[in-house]
Amino acid sequence: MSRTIIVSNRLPTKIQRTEESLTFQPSEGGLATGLGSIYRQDGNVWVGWPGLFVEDAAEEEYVCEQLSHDSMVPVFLTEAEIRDFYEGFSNSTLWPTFHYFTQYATYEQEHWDAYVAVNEKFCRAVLAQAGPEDTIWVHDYQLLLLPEMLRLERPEATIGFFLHIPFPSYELIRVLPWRAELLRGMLGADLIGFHTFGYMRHFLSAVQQLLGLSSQNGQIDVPDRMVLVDAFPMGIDYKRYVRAAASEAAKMHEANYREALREVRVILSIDRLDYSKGIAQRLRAFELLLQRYPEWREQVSLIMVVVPSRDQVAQYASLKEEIDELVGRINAQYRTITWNPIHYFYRSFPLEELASLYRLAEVALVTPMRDGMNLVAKEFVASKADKKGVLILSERAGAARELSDALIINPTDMGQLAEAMHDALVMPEEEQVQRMGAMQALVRQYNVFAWTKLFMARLEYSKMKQHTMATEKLTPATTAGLLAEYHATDQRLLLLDYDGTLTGFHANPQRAQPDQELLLLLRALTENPKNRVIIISGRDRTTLEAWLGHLPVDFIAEHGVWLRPAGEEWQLFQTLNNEWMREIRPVLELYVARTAGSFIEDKEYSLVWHYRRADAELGAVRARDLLNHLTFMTSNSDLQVMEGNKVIEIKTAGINKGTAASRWLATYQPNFMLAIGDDRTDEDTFRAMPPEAYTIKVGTDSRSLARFHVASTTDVRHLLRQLL
Ligand SMILES: O=P(O)(O)OC[C@H]1O[C@H](O[C@H]2O[C@H](CO)[C@@H](O)[C@H](O)[C@H]2O)[C@H](O)[C@@H](O)[C@@H]1O
Ligand SMILES: O=c1ccn([C@@H]2O[C@H](COP(=O)(O)OP(=O)(O)O)[C@@H](O)[C@H]2O)c(=O)[nH]1
Ligand SMILES: [Mg+2]
Repeated sequence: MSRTIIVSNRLPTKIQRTEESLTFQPSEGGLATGLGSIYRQDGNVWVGWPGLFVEDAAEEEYVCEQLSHDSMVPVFLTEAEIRDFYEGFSNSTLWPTFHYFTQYATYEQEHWDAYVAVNEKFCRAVLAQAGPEDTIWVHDYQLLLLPEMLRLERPEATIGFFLHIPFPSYELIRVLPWRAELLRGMLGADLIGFHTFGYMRHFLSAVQQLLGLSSQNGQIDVPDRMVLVDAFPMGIDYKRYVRAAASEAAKMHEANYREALREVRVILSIDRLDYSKGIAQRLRAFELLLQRYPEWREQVSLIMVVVPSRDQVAQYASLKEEIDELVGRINAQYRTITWNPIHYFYRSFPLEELASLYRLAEVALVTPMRDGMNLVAKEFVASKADKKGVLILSERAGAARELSDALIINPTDMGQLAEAMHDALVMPEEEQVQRMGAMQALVRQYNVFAWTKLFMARLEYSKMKQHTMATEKLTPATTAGLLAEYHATDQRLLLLDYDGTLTGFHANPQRAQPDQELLLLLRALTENPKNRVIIISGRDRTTLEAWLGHLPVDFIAEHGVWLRPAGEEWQLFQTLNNEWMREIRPVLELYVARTAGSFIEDKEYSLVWHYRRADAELGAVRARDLLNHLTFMTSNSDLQVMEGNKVIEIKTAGINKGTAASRWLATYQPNFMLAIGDDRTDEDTFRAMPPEAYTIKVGTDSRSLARFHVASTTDVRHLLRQLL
């Protein structure tokens, strides 16, 4: 049976050493709490670090044994690895960069080396667990290199990757010294998931700009595979939080706290101690609330749970001091004998106590500067059985994309935050219920089980898609079958692309005229009255006509814009305009000026920027820039921007080789169909063909919607000669 191997830096269980024994406790942090509910199903296992430095082989064995009862496999890390890989590269380079705190980021070669080595260690641990049928699901920024490492060992494996933190703008990624390696590492997966569409968009843009790989519908073609990229907002185990909040234990704790707090109203905040969480700013905003609205003094308290985290990293240690000081100062300034403005806890709480705090609080303050998702926000929503309570949520938490009924704030705007707290405290119950109800419906439906199911379904789809893109080599046996059908039929349609299919490429496209051999071949094919030969090309009609117009072939020119059945006049596929060229042409001219050797090809209804003759590297860089530029310019228009072989083409959307080919299929109703082509635009033709058609992709990259592939134009000509 196939299982899922979950891999993350931290296991959902954290082992701690006390004087006499080892204690096993649940880990904090969204990844562990979120996935903790699902991994035990179906013989799955979770591979990760147990948070403990083992002392000897006997202890190691004991830990393995204990964890195995709960389907976990530990990866033991040394103190040096934790320093350089975990506190170093993961949490002093990647974490600050991905959370837009580049000023905190360090770039140390030793940290990078450790990061590579630990990813390799994880790779070995996973390979020891995973059978060929198993699905491997890698999690988070500590393991960005792992998908590619696994892919090299197991080219056929099913590998998913999910990033739990934000993926920042290209402008931040480009600052990282090892950026290309990191992106390539991720691209080893078959599916790459993010919490939000925004993160996904940033990733696609970084891959485009740093690796030169473009995407279509979230699909990236890497040299031997297709990788799917998508957004999957993570959910929580909804029922678990409903149950915890309804438990007797939670009610009892709540009653105790309430007694101690008397009538005071409660605002709650819960996070790991992290500069990305905006904890200091939140304290200052609470202070501002007390200044602006003195009537809340002695009426409202902030209960603030801060869970110790990564305290060996300098920035975390200094933040701890800042928070201690701020709390001390605000409490000293405002407290009375009977009232404490801030109840500050620096430790973690078990689930039932968290649940009682969620019950107790009227307002939850979730105000990170940046947060991949933030599950605390969702847990608060799930815990409010009576739907009373208000969530204040930062616009920069992934959760804000979904929880739009929260009071959404900008966490750096202290005034807005103080006002939001005030608004929350005076919000009519009816409005609270209405907002909370809407959010609950969403959190209930898109829970962590739905999230896993969706991710797995997309991963399966990605694999399926890769298989449909796998073509068979055209062997002598299949050729024999093709020839037999050819001879048995009398209404044959041969759709032949020109460049890259019938003729090779030239630095100057006007030099790719047909040679004598090709002209004779096409002539011979058209002499058979059972054949209809269509040249289906992206070229302009004038060139095609000049080169091949004397033959009785049909033409589809400019990727379907112009059509000419043999012996007839040219006709437009549909009425078109080319007004848009006035705006787009200057953009192309700018790129010609900046890229020596590139030039513009003018067609009647499309414009093409060619860079085959430019310096290869410069050409690739400019092409990426131009593509971005044009994509931006053509949004909200009916233009499409297409990438071909060293060309970028702009034309009206909805017309392509496929729509034109369909017209021929409908008109001639052939009983034998052959379509041959070499680039992306020919995929439209292949897609339009019925399954029985012979579709052949030309070139070294064999991935295509076509059924078969051949290596070169020589093979194409050889095949066509066999038809004679
Ligand atoms: O393992 P630690 O270094 O102790 O850190 C705890 C975890 O923090 C991060 O959690 C993230 O995942 C959540 C769920 O997807 C998301 O809601 C939150 O916004 C993220 O910050 C981190 O990504 C994990 O790898 C850590 O284990
Ligand atoms: O004392 C605590 C405080 C928090 N949490 C959990 O830690 C997770 C924090 O996840 P979140 O996504 O909010 O942020 P992260 O820490 O992952 O960045 C939530 O599930 C909390 O319930 C916990 O187990 N014990
Ligand atoms: Mg071609």
